[in-house]
Amino acid sequence: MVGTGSRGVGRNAEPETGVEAGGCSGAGTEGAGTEGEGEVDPAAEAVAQAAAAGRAELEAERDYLRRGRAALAGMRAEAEGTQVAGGDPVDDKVTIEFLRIARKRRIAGLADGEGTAPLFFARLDYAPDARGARDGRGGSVDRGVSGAPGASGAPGVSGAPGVSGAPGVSGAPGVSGAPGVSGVPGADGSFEADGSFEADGAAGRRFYLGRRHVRESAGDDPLVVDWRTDVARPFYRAHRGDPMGVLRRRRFGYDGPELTAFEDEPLTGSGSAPGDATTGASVPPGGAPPAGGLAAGGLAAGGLLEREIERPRSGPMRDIVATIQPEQDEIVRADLAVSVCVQGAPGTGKTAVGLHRAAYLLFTHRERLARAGVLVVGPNRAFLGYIAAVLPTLGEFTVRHSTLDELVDTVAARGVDGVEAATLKGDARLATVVRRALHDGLRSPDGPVRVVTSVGRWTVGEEEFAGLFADAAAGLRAGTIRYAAARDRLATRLAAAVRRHAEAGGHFLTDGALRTLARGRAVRDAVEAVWPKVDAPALVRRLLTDPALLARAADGVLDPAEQQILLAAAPPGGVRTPRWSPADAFCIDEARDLIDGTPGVGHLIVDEAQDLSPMQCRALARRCADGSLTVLGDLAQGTTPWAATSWHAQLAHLGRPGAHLEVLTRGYRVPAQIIAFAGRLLAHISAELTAPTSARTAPGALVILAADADADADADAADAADAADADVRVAAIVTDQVAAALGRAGSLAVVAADADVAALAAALAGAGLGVDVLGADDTPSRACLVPASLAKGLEFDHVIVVEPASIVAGEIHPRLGLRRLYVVLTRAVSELTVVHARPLPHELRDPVPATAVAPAGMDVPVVTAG
Ligand SMILES: Nc1ncnc2c1ncn2[C@@H]1O[C@H](COP(=O)(O)OP(=O)(O)OP(=O)(O)O)[C@@H](O)[C@H]1O
Repeated sequence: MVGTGSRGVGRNAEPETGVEAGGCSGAGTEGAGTEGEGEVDPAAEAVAQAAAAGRAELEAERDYLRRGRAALAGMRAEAEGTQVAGGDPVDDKVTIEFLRIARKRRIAGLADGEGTAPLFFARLDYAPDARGARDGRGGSVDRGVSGAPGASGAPGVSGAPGVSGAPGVSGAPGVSGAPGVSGVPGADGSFEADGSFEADGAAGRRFYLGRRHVRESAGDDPLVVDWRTDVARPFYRAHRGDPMGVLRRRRFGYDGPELTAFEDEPLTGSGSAPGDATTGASVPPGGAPPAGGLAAGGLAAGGLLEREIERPRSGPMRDIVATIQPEQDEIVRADLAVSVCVQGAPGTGKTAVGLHRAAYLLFTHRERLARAGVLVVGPNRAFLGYIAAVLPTLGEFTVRHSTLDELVDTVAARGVDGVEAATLKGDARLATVVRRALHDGLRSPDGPVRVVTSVGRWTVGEEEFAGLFADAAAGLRAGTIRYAAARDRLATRLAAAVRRHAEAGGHFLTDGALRTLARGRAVRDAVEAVWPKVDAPALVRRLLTDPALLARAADGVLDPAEQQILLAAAPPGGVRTPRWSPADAFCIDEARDLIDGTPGVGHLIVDEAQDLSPMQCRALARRCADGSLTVLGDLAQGTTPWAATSWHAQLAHLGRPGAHLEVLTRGYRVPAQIIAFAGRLLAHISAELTAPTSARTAPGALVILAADADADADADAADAADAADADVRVAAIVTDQVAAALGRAGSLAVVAADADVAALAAALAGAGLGVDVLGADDTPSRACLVPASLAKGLEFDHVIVVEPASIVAGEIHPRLGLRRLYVVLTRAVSELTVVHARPLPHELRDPVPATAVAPAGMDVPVVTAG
């Protein structure tokens, strides 16, 4: 359901209790919703009492926070006090270095995120009679665990910072009458040694949830439990239909390091939970309801989700542990063995979900993944810089982040291909061509092999050698052995054949002698003649420059015209220094894998996966051959010429045709007003997709400024002087808008067609405005000028989009241009201003009923400036 114009407060289906610093919500409080009114005591005295009780409870929570912080400081001091005892400085060098890094990370993981990452963000009060929670997910991502706390295979915490033993939450702040205080019958559950939780033991207990476990002394119950433990699961999943054994869910609000509010959501009964100090709707800090509202309802009750999303950004992405939504949690907690593909509209949290999934998997399978590794792959360094802080904030420092090109960066790719050649080189058929080119170098033996040893001369006949060769070649063709390994094995088998002949003559060769023989000149030469050593770049270069080899390798796979395209796109430069293109690098990677194999990771998360070519997909697939994948993307945001049009095909290229597909359409970043506007493009770029909705409305979030009252005139018909004049007017408006936005809190991006960036940068610099031009290797700063080609995956509080028509025209195909525009228009969290002199693309001007998602009556304001 999409709401229209309602306030966020009091719009949730369940009545809540909320308290903020200096006050308490309740009946009669401004902003209270109507739904809870029937249960609210109207008497002023009762309200006053409730307020006092709420304040007292808030104070108790603050005490608990202070205690937690002190405990964390103690854990940090303990970690800092640990030392590494070495023995032999040479023998132990690697171990000592490893332990030092681990110690450093442990200390970093215990940093107090005061002001940015509160010690705890929620509290769960389990019902005294909780008998293990049913998992209310009802979804279809197979986790391999029951979902109930304490289920076999439930996550453990071994290796989690500072967890040494067994928790339980005695010593929770004293809220008289509140459930979960020690002494409540049934509160005898405990964490297992591995950190898993006995479901039934949660009964009657209270848990504070944070980014890591916090305990006072080794062996103590934790004051705060990690959000990834099973006992925390109901925080994200429970609802009235399935409270999962939880009586009440409490969320905390912070203003910097200060705990300023809490909101209670009873999950059982018809009203507030026992022990609630007050009843009524929540009130956000500051007392006033937010400007917008929760448009479609949400787990995070009251305004906390909204406030969290709208909290001004300084640049980097933040974690979302405090507000992960049920549909997101489904994916985050999917079992390690499950490969998941998430098709998600802009701002639905795909990237956030992928990163939290990495943290969750590391927590639940720490030992295994510490060995195998977790890899996050993103489109460029700017994007990786933007997301870099999320996992460390969650206490995870070991996840490698890489761009796709860096992964295959064994040759410097400095060349460029035309679109046609790049598309062809990225085609999956190239894998067949490369493989055939490699096999093309094999030659059946055409004579015997003669070997001289210290105990005599021996001959392996042609037929015997051919048999060994045929065996090796069959293994290669079947894909059971790599080219280089098969070559080594052939040499070993040839040497073994020599030994057999020697033994038949009464001589014996030791294993060492056998190895020497396999490396000896005679065997090496014989093997080289039939199974030549191959270097991957040299093979690909020959393939692209030798028409005869290409014709043999591509016979029946590529037609002659396609072969010509490849020959014309051979890397320029000398034999030793060819100028490889990025697409060449993936062909080389393919060849390298056939020759030597590719080391893989335990779990791979790939973002913006819709943009990958089949050859790029294959490069990723071989990096997690024995692991699992989380594939994130949006077909509507595909901007490469080879962008995927179906996940089915893309997943097959990624080696996971059976991956589970999850579709997210509920957006968090972009307010409904903006997503409705951008959504007009959807029918023209990916009509098969469901139109996105938004969790938030923000009246006034979208403003369109036409630089010319005559903006609808055909700009192409205008003479050059007029066009230049229009550019000047646009730049002037952008400059004004930037100056105004810089005065407001939060991050800012001016996004323009790549070709327009230089001129705009000059205009902004001329006006003395401090805006950085974002480069592909830069991390976005608080205020930057972003080329449209780099906007993907990023977000800013305020976005100024300049000249949509130019952004569309900047791509090689109108559909790709519209997709680029769709990406650009969906980067704003709070405000989007579109500035144009050229006519807006007609796809954007014409509302498309089939995809328009604007709540009824919502108009796009068009303001004429200048
Ligand atoms: N549950 C949530 N709680 C708070 N913020 C959230 C939540 N889910 C998503 N967000 C926020 O919404 C924004 C968009 O998230 P994210 O970048 O992960 O979306 P996306 O689907 O990858 O978007 P795009 O495809 O446009 O790049 C981020 O600021 C993220 O922190």
